[in-house]
Amino acid sequence: MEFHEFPSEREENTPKNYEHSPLDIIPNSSNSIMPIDPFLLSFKNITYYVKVGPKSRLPCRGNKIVSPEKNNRKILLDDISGEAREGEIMAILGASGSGKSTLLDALANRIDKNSLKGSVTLNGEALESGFLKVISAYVMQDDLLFPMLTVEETLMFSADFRLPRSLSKEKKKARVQALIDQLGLRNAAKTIIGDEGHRGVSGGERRRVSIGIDIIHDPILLFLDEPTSGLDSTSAYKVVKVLQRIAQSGSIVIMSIHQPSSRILDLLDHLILLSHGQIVYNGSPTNLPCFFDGFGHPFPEKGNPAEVALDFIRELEDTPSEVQKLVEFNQSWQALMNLDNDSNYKPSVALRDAINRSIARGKLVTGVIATTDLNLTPSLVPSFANPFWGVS
Ligand SMILES: Nc1ncnc2c1ncn2[C@@H]1O[C@H](COP(=O)(O)OP(=O)(O)OP(=O)(O)O)[C@@H](O)[C@H]1O
Repeated sequence: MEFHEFPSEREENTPKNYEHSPLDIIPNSSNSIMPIDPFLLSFKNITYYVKVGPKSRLPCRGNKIVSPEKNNRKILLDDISGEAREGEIMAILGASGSGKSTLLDALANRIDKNSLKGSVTLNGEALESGFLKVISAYVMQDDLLFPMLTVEETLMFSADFRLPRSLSKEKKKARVQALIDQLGLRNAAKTIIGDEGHRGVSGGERRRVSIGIDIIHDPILLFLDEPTSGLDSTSAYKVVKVLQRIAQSGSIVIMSIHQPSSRILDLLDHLILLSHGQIVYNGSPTNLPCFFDGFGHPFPEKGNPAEVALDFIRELEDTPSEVQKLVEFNQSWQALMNLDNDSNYKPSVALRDAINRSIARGKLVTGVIATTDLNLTPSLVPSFANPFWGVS
């Protein structure tokens, strides 16, 4: 297997059409000018397994015989590492059962810490769970919506219910109007959601309303489980286009997706392809053909590279040892790609300050005036009327 010349990760990771440039400079409290670090979510060696009964035992994984000690457990995520950046959409792809939702849950801190190994950090700092919930949102495949409310009323209800009590009605209204534009729902703002008996918004619009409800606070980290499932290709494209806009407003967007169309693939910045809980590709969509060419499986000139890759992985899955070769090839490829990367990433400011700066740029509707003196952990959390994570 040969390696080819790949564009450098740093080059390919430069966000396009960035609304808030990572090199933006804003004054700090002492009026000096400091550069802003873009947010970087890093995950290292994420491993997750569940105990299974004797009938579900896996006799072997790849070309390795499972040790007796491993015999009564099923590994759902196996040593997963990677990075997701502000301004970008990272998509997790793979066949059904490959571990997409499990990885999303692991990154969003929705899996019991005791059964999960590895680390997840934002700008190099571990995330305390209450804090993560304030700065993030998790969008499920479908939310329950009130059929007789209009799009605008639905989002206003979410603003009243979820934004801080200290935020004035005018500011909540302004947030809803900005969100309607961001979601591309201006023409549907006065239309009811609807149900079987009442004609309402389209499926794609409904999905964007669902996303809007969860991002009313303008989160820095956004996780979405299959946001395009069940939508026609145009509606799915519009949803991902909205996600691109959200990313470019200063968020990290991470989503699972089954089979992105070519148009959607063009909107994605970073792909993680999974097979049986292992990473078989981690990089940009544009490098897919080059990567598989290096592995000895040249892509046809035409066709959707994501589809070609997923079909090929599905074929390999008939012979687990072949999947293992691809996993190892990806590891070597990663090592090669990361040669010129700064593996010891050290942000210039603490995470708390980076978040305060993000608030100053208009992110995170907190109900408090953004200053560099914000004490986020104790004061921000209880300021939300009804925290997104519910009562624990
Ligand atoms: N508690 C559990 N015990 C045993 N196996 C589990 C458990 N939870 C998940 N799994 C298995 O883990 C694997 C990964 O599941 P996951 O839902 O992450 O896959 P997915 O790629 O998101 O699939 P889909 O595209 O169908 O939603 C599946 O084989 C699933 O059956």
